[in-house]
Amino acid sequence: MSDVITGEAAAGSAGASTAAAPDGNGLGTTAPAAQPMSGSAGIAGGVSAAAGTSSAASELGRVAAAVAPAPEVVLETRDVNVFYGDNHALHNTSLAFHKGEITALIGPSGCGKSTFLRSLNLMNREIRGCRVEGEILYGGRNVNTREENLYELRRSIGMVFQQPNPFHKTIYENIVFAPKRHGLRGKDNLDALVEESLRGAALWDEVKDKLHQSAFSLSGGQQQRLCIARTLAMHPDVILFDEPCSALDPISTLAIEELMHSVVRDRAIVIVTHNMEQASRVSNRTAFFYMGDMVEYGETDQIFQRPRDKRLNDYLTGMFS
Ligand SMILES: Nc1ncnc2c1ncn2[C@@H]1O[C@H](COP(=O)(O)OP(=O)(O)OP(=O)(O)O)[C@@H](O)[C@H]1O
Repeated sequence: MSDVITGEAAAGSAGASTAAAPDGNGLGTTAPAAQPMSGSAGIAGGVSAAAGTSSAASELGRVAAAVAPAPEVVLETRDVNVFYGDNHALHNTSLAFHKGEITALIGPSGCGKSTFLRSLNLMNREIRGCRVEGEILYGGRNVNTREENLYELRRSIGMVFQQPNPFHKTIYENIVFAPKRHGLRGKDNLDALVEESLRGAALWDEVKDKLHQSAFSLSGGQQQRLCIARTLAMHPDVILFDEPCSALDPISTLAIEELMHSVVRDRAIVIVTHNMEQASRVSNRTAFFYMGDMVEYGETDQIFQRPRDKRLNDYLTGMFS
């Protein structure tokens, strides 16, 4: 479910989306399931566990790991509920997203993954009859208020959609469109941003000689990387990916996954995917949704290798899809 946002709905989304389109680990290894705000509890546990080890070196190593600073929380939700009219689609969801980490949202169709993802940059606001309750903390500040400047927010929390959606413009213009609207001027600055963004999206070498051709002259996978470059041009702190590879072939899919790893260092990434192999390949942490509930959350290895909840286990073993 990802095609509900069109036109101005995505305005300003870090330039990622239709952006007012002119046309057209380190922690929580012992954290229990459903305890999304992992952090100091895991650290305390690690230190006390280290006290009983015999080898001084390994003890030191454990203590060092245990006291390593927790990754910075960039974005966090507290008790988020989403309603479409009378349909209470998402229940009391609290999750934290960390700098330098990719979090995968998985679960059967209709369980609320995209609904939750869209709430993170208030994209659900664009859906008539949709109501989002609870706190969405960006940089520690609740942005789920009527006063929030959506245009600015979506510059910091960008979104990449299932279908590549470049503007009907040149490759170059796709990158600079939103930054220009945000005031960036000067050919040198714009040229530098185009190169930096396309390099960031691993597309520069393929398009550097045809920057002024239509974005639609690119393949589907290239278009998706262009959309990612467009997002990167706004230097977002968070990028939301809604099934970004479902329309792509396996090679383009791998290219996008590599790209995510290369750009996550300075930001948090959240990805909705139906592809369990992709989720286990690409993410540090995974949250499993079922019928509007966030049922289990943990490090991706634990979720896939040692699921605790029976519904998650059944889902992973193909009992339902
Ligand atoms: N635009 C909308 N208007 C009304 N109801 C919606 C809308 N989008 C989603 N819903 C409802 O919210 C619930 C969760 O849907 P959502 O698309 O978030 O699930 P999902 O897990 O992302 O599904 P899928 O994997 O099929 O994309 C469903 O009951 C769905 O019908």
